[in-house]
Amino acid sequence: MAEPSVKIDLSNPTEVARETLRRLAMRRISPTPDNYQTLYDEIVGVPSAPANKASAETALAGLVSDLQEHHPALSAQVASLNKAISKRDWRQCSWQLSEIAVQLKPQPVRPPVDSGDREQGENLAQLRDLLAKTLEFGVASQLTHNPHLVEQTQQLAVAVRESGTAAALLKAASGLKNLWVSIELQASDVHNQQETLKRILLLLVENIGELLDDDTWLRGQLDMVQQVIAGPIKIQSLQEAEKRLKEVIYKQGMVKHGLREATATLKATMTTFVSRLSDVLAANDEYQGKISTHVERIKGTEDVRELNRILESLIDETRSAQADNRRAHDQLVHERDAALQAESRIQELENQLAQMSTLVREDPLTHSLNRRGLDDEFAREASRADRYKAPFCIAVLDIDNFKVLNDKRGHKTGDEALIHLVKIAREELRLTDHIARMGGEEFLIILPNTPLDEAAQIVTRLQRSLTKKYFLDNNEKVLITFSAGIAERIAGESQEASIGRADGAMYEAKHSGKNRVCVAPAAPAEAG
Ligand SMILES: Nc1nc2c(ncn2[C@@H]2O[C@H](COP(=O)(O)OP(=O)(O)OP(=O)(O)O)[C@@H](O)[C@H]2O)c(=O)[nH]1
Repeated sequence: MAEPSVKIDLSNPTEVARETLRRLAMRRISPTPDNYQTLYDEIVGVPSAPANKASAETALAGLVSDLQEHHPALSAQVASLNKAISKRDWRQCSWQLSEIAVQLKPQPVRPPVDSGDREQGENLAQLRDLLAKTLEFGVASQLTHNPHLVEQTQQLAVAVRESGTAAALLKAASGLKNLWVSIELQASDVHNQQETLKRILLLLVENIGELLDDDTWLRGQLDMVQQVIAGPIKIQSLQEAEKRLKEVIYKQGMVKHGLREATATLKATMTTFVSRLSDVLAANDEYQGKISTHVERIKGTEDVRELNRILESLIDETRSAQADNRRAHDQLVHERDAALQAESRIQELENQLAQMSTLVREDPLTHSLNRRGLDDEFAREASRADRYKAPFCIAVLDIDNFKVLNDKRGHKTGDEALIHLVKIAREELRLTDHIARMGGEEFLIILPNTPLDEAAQIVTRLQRSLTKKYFLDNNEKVLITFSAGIAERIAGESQEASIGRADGAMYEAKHSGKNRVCVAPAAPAEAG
């Protein structure tokens, strides 16, 4: 019997299935899966079922041999699969395949199990813990000024600690990278802020310095702050500056207190002095008044007895005025002495204040000026010399063979030799000259109001003096010599240029045999 042809939509599996069942019934074929498959294939027009089945079985057999070769661990499951294929038990076959698929799926990273791997796993866990702690206690504590970064760091620490799988660890690593970028950005921000603050502070200090014309004691402190903030800021130099400033400020505080007291005493004394003076004058006025009255009385009487009485009263009043005057005079002398005493105390305290300012301008070893002190004095003397058109010289001194002395007798003796040189120089030079240590065994002398030839004589005299006033090292006489270069500052010439010329002359003295004084030729003044 011919089958009635039915039009079906081959793309619709339900219609194909219904048609398959209809044909099974029409042809009276037993509805086994194989028969169903054969008819189904026939309707949709795919190659004949046996060939198709054979190629699927071949493919499955290929899969089995692949699994046997590459996955010996799955041998039991593969054997079951093979058995199901040969029995054509497709249900069992499908179940075994899904089992094998699960086994083949990539497994999450778990702590390794054998002893070497276990040790490695423990190390990894320790490292993770260490990293998390570094983030929590090391990094976060450095970022307290930025709460957002602190939170980011703490979250990252938690993520690191909990990163049990490779994927979680990778995620934490990328978080770490982001954190570093944020920290770096913020560090450059902080650096910019610091630089700006430093510039503002420098301006402030400079400005205050300008306002303080004569307060040398405060200027000394400002100079120190300026020097510290001008260079790269190091914690040691900050601490050193802080320590020295505190010391100076403390001492100045004490002296200033004394100064205030002495000034108050002087004021009180002056007030008493003035009031005593006016008392004396008033008493004198009174006396004058009385005299005038007596004079009038003398003029108006011819009576000798009356005249006698007037004279006696005049003598009495003169005596009492004299006594008053003497008392007043004594009191005035007393007040004047007290005022003088207070004034000299003030002078003394002011000197102490000025000395303290030199503490921050002094070389601590030799107590000569340091670089800062030199700069101050040079500027002062240069402007004075320019104002008064006065000659002004500088001498650069460098001790000869100082290294030999150091090497032979030790650094401490070397230090004492430096102190000795400054001591002798102070004895030889005028009070108005200044000696500064430029560093190491090099010194500079400022000779105000001195022409070049006279400066050369003074320095030569100092050389001679050193040959007489020996330096004693353990009672052994040691001769210290130096080479010197002298330059006369040209009006308007900068400190650097003048010192440069003196330095050049000093090198000439060294190269021409040491222990001598050379004079720098004058150079044209610098523009500006
Ligand atoms: N004791 C002591 N030595 C210092 C100080 N500062 C620098 N020196 C030493 O001074 C020596 C200077 O040596 P050089 O520059 O070769 O000079 P020099 O030995 O005097 O040689 P000439 O200048 O050619 O005579 C070095 O050994 C420094 O270590 C200091 O404050 N105290």
